[in-house]
Amino acid sequence: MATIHDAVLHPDKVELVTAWMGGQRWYVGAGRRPRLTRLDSWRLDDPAGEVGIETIAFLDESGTTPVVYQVPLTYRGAPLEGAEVALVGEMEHSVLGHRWVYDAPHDPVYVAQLLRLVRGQVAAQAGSVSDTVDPDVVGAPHPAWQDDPVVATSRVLVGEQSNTSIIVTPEPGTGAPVIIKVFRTLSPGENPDITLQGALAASHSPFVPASVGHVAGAWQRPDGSGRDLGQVVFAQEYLEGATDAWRVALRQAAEGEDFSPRARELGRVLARVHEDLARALPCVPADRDVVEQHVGSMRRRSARAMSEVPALAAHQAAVEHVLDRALEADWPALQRIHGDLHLGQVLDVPDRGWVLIDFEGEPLRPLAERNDVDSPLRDVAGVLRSIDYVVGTVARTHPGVDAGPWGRAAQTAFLDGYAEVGTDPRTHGALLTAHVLDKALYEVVYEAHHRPGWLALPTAAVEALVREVPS
Ligand SMILES: Nc1ncnc2c1ncn2[C@@H]1O[C@H](COP(=O)(O)OP(=O)(O)O)[C@@H](O)[C@H]1O
Ligand SMILES: O=P(O)(O)O[C@H]1O[C@H](CO)[C@@H](O[C@H]2O[C@H](CO)[C@@H](O)[C@H](O)[C@H]2O)[C@H](O)[C@H]1O
Repeated sequence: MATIHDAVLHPDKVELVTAWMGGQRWYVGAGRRPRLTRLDSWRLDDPAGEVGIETIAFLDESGTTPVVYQVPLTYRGAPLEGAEVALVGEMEHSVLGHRWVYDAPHDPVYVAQLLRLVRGQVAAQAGSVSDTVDPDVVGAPHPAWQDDPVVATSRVLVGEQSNTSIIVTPEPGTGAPVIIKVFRTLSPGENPDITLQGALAASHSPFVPASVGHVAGAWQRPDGSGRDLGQVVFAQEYLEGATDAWRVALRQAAEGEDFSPRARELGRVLARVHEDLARALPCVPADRDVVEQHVGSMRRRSARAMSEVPALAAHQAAVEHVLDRALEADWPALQRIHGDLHLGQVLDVPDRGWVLIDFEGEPLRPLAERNDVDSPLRDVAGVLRSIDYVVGTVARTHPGVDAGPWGRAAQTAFLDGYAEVGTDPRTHGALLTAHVLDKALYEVVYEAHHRPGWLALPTAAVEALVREVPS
């Protein structure tokens, strides 16, 4: 049972986390000093009674939009060997003495208890009251996952991640490896990654990792009007030995190896995933109101791209023309989709083929939009754009290699594969073009914010697309 001491801490937790958080990969305001308020917290018990485990929700008001972060910490009475990189800081606790505070995903005691929480084997405790269950923080095991893994070893995934993922190797006989994603920024409501992958896993789709379970969490609203409810942790099957399609395609493009068979296979996989999602989750017929709403949102995105990258304004009329054509086109029914599909979200798994991950939707879109139905052509456009990114990247890394023909063959094969299973996206030509353009405009904004060095790539695509559109 979690015993909470009435203690004085020096430095306190806000001071400690403020000094550390700005340097984390997942911190949205890179380069800024966070301005934090503690909103809420919950705890897990260490069965050995030695390590304090607390997950704190902090509000950061240092930027124009306030952001809520999830920060799981462990408190220890001695340093954790080998976890030096994960040390958040040290503090004096007026009752317990000197404490070493760690970024909890690196602490095996947190990982073991978190996985038990996901599987519904332990309860979460209130953050500020001793021996009291927090009724709003609940583990939700996925019904299709049979095992209760016991952690043998765990490690934190390193890389360009917006969340923190922990890879768990279970004790022999307790199931397959698992990857636990701890969401770093919290939003109230459903997380599309959990809903969509969970729905596909429930129908035993081989094209997504199986779901192990998730944690539903809660945190006080900044205005004090009660708690927001959301999903804070997602655990799924870890696919060992996987590489991603982006790396596969880059290598093949640079070496002039034909990617068409793999692109065709990806087209088939995407069409199957769309079919399964349409069966499992709601669909909406694309009537006039729905179409106007979607084209309206494309217009807003294009206005944003033009205001952020003024050089694009020269193409405003041509972009408008593409969107006008989309308004008059015949739209397929809307349904749940991946939402941010690119080759980096496609894993190449030994003996299994392509598997899609990260159904969270585009990070720049509000959660409500990402939880809504959309056109399956958005995912098709995502892959077409990603193949174009491969071509553009090879042009930079391998001067003299023209991967253009490689890219066009891969795009055609991908569409052919999709058409083998679903409706040929080319029968919705004007609409497909509008979605490809919409994606390229999104990329312009994304790159301007995150990777200015890549900006020329989607900008050139916007220019090429509007040039090709019939008047
Ligand atoms: N189920 C999985 N099996 C194997 N590797 C995975 C799995 N899920 C994610 N990964 C790896 O973790 C990386 C980040 O995952 P992702 O879901 O995109 O996280 P984020 O939302 O933080 O960007 C992926 O690019 C992939 O390399
Ligand atoms: O993977 P995320 O969900 O964080 O997606 C964001 O970042 C992607 C870059 O990592 C970005 O994708 C863009 O770059 C890719 C190459 O790195 C390329 O394959 C994609 O086609 C291109 O859109 C994605 O748009 C963004 O949401």
